[in-house]
Amino acid sequence: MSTHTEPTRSGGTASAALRVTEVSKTYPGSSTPALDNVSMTLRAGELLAVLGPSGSGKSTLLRAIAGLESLDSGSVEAQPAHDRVAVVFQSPGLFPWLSVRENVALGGRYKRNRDRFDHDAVEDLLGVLGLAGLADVPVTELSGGQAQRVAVGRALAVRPDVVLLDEPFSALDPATREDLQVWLRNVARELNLTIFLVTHDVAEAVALGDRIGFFGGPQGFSREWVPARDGTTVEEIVAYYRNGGDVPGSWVI
Ligand SMILES: Nc1ncnc2c1ncn2[C@@H]1O[C@H](COP(=O)(O)OP(=O)(O)OP(=O)(O)O)[C@@H](O)[C@H]1O
Repeated sequence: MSTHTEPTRSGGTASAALRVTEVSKTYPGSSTPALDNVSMTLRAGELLAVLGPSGSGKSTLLRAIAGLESLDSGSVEAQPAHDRVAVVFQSPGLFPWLSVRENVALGGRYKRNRDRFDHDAVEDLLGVLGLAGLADVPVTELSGGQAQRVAVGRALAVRPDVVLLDEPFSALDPATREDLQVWLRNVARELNLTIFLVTHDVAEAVALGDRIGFFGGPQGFSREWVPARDGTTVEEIVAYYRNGGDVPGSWVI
C-alpha cells in the first residue's frame, strides 16, 4: 500500500491515516442515500471534528470507516492497517462485572491483540487518563463522565492508529462535557492520537478540532468538507450554517 501525504496548516506534510474515497451507501428500503459519494482524508496526528445536522450521515460514515457498514461503492483505506481503528460510541458499553482496570485492559484478552498488548502500559494509560485512583473500582460505581473516560481508555489500550468517537460526550451534563473536552484535548496531545470525532455540538468542534468537517450544510445536504482555520469561532460556524453562501476565503481546503 502506498504512503499518502497531505499538506498541513504549518506548510509541512503529514501522512494520511485514513482515506475515504467516493463512498456511497443507501440503506435497504430507503430512497435517499445516507452517504452520497463522500471523500475525505484524516491526517495522522490530527483531530478532525465532524459537524452536521441530524440524519446527514455522520454516524453512517463513522461506522463505514469502522468496517461496521457495507458500502454500495467507494473505498476506505487505513494506514497501516484497518484492524487498528478503535471506536467509542455515545454509550460507554462497559462490562459491569469488571473493574475500571479490567475494562481498560479488556482488549488484551483477544487473541488478535496479544502481540501489541502491553499490560504494564495499561497502568501508565490509567495514569494519563486520570483513572489510576479508580483502577479497582467496579464500573457500576462510576459517574457518567468517569465511565466515558474508561470507554475511551479501553479503546486506547490496544494502541489504535485511529480513534473514532461518535458523540462520545453528548449524554453528559454540560459541565462534565466541558471537563471531558479539556481532558480529551490533553490526552490526544500527550499520546499523539489521530481522532475522527462526530459531534452535534459546534462549541465542542471548535474546542477540539484541528480541522472541522461540515457534513450536510447550507446548500442542502451537500456533504462538503470545510476545514476550519485557526481561531474559527462558534459564531462564524453558526452563521455559515444558517446563511449558506460561499465558503469564507480563508477556509482553504
Ligand atoms: N440502520 C439503518 N437503517 C436504515 N436507515 C438508516 C439506518 N441508520 C441510519 N439510517 C438513515 O440514514 C441517514 C443517515 O443517518 P445517520 O445516523 O448516519 O445520520 P447522523 O448525521 O449521524 O444523524 P444523528 O446526528 O441524528 O446521529 C438517515 O436518514 C437515517 O434515517
